[in-house]
Amino acid sequence: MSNSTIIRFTGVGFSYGEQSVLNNISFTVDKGEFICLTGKSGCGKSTLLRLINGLLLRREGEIEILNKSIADWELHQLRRKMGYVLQEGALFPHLTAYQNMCYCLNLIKRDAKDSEERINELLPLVNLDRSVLKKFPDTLSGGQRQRVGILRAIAHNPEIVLMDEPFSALDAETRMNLQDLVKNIHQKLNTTFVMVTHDIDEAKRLSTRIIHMDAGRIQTTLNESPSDL
Ligand SMILES: Nc1ncnc2c1ncn2[C@@H]1O[C@H](COP(=O)(O)OP(=O)(O)OP(=O)(O)O)[C@@H](O)[C@H]1O
Repeated sequence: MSNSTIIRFTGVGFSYGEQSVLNNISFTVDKGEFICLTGKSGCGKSTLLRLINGLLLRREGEIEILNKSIADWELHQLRRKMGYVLQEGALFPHLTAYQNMCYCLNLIKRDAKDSEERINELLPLVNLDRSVLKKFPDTLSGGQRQRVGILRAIAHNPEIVLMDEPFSALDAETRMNLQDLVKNIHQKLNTTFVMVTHDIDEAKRLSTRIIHMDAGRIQTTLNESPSDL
C-alpha cells in the first residue's frame, strides 16, 4: 500500500443472507481524494460505504483502512478516524444542535472548553449562526440540520468523511449551497471524502474521481468529468 493510499478494497464480496450484493470489488482511495460512488438504486453503494467503517463486515476479499486490515482494527477506534453524514443529518433528536456537534468530540474525550473552541472555529465554515446551537433538530430547517450533521462529522478532524446521499432531501437551492460548502471544506481541511450519490451532476461538481457501480460491481472509474454517464 502506498503511503498515500488510505482505503484499499481487494476482491471484496458481500451478501445479505442469500442475496449477493457486492462482487469482486477492488479499488483504492488516496489521501485527499473526493470520491463519489454513483450508480442505480440498489446497486450496492450504501453497502460499500458501510463496509468502509465496519458497520458491515466483509464476507470475501480484503479491506485495508489507513494501512491496516479492517480485521485488525478495533472498530470503535476505526470509527473515531471517520466522520459519517447521512440523509437529513441523522441528528440525535433528544440533543441540541450544540450537543450533536460535540458528540464525536466527546467520544475522543476532548474537554468541554476545547470542544467549544473547535465548534466556534467550525461554525463559519458550515455557515451556521450561533442562534441554532440551543435548538433541537426538529426546530431546524433541513439545510440547518444537514449543516449541523456536517459539522459533527468533521469536528474531531477525521481522516475520512463518509457521506450517504447527504443532500437528497433538500430543495435544489439548498442542495447547491451545501455542495459548495462541502467542496470548500474538502479543499480547506484536506480530508478524504467518499460520498454516495445517485446524482451525476452532483458527482461531477464535487468529486476528484467518480466510481460508477452497476449491479454490485465497479463498472467504471472516471478521473475526468464524464460525459458518457
Ligand atoms: N439490511 C439489509 N438487509 C437485506 N438486504 C439489504 C439490506 N440493505 C440493503 N439491502 C439490499 O442490498 C441491495 C443494495 O442495497 P444498497 O442500499 O447498498 O444500494 P444503493 O445502491 O445504496 O441503493 P440506493 O441508491 O437506493 O440507496 C439492495 O437490493 C437492497 O435491497
